[in-house]
Amino acid sequence: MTAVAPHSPRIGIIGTGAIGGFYGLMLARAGFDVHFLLRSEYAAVSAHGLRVNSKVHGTLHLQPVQAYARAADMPPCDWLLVGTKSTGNLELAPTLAQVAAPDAKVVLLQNGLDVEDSLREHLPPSLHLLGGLCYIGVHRSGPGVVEHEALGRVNLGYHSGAAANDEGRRTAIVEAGAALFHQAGIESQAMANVHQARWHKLVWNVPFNGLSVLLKTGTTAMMADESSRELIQALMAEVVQAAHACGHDIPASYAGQMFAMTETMDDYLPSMYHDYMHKRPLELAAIYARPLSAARAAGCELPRMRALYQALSFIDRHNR
Ligand SMILES: NC(=O)C1=CN([C@@H]2O[C@H](COP(=O)(O)OP(=O)(O)OC[C@H]3O[C@@H](n4cnc5c(N)ncnc54)[C@H](OP(=O)(O)O)[C@@H]3O)[C@@H](O)[C@H]2O)C=CC1
Ligand SMILES: CC(C)(CO)C(=O)C(=O)O
Repeated sequence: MTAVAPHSPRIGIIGTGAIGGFYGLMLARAGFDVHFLLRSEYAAVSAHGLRVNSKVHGTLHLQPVQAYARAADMPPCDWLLVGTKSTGNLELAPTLAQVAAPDAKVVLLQNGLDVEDSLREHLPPSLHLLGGLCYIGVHRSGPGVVEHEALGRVNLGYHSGAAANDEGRRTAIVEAGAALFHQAGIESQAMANVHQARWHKLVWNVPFNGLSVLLKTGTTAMMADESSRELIQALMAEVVQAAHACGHDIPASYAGQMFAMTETMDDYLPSMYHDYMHKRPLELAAIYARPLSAARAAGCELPRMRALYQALSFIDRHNR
């Protein structure tokens, strides 16, 4: 592990699950001063550290971990990487405000449309809020243990805050964020429009996250069956149509690229499948309800996606 440079920004991981644990461990190994907020796994991680079993990087272990059970005990952090589920965003603002250093940047490493919006109104206006889109396959296999299946890229875009009207400053902040990830050996690109980027990511998450729960299977079985292939393609086409209706240009070839990419992937169970299996709330508002209502407001109905959402809502309500 590299020594912490004197001018190095301090990083706080808010929610150390699969995403928070993976990126936090990679940043700590690269020499950054990383502080981890945990909930149910605090005792295990304090005692045994964090482990990532990666099909890309091998077995990685971070011990000791600067772990906290309470935000009030954390030092002020310059970057706050949020790895909680979007289902808890409404309650998260006080925690973020408590841990943020002056001029802090908060990055929501979450899936879904406009997950930043419900947080924004409860955060101090000066705080910079960024969206972080993670193209990665990770899940927790035990307390403090993360399985990394594939990929790793994080794309960043400025959402709101003190630099909202200063393009140069916005760009500098997003590029500084991407540079942190680069230093940890992780691909990262700055995105000019975070709303558009979130629509892009939904092209994959809308079909695969929900269908993994409904069909109780991973990508390989879904891609091997004619009827699920057809349904996946139809759902992808609906997301592209909705994005266009909402004013975001997704190239006609994009859905085909996502479909082809999935054919080359090893079998993969999306995070919604793991949530279902562990009886955790599903991220239905961010991945389904919000895009559906944005599309409807733009005059666009998405019948397959609405049916999938209705079925998932039933499953979610009966799963706890
Ligand atoms: N997993 C993946 O491959 C990908 C996930 N994403 C997105 O990333 C986000 C995170 O997903 P993922 O890492 O899989 O989820 P996990 O369930 O693995 O991690 C969430 C973590 O946040 C913790 N947490 C929640 N609320 C609090 C709180 N108030 N204080 C402290 N800790 C808290 C949870 O603790 P506890 O154990 O107590 O519940 C858990 O450790 C989601 O939006 C997901 O859609 C995006 C791309 C890929
Ligand atoms: C599909 C994948 C693995 C890559 O785009 C992903 O990012 C997700 O599960 O949300």
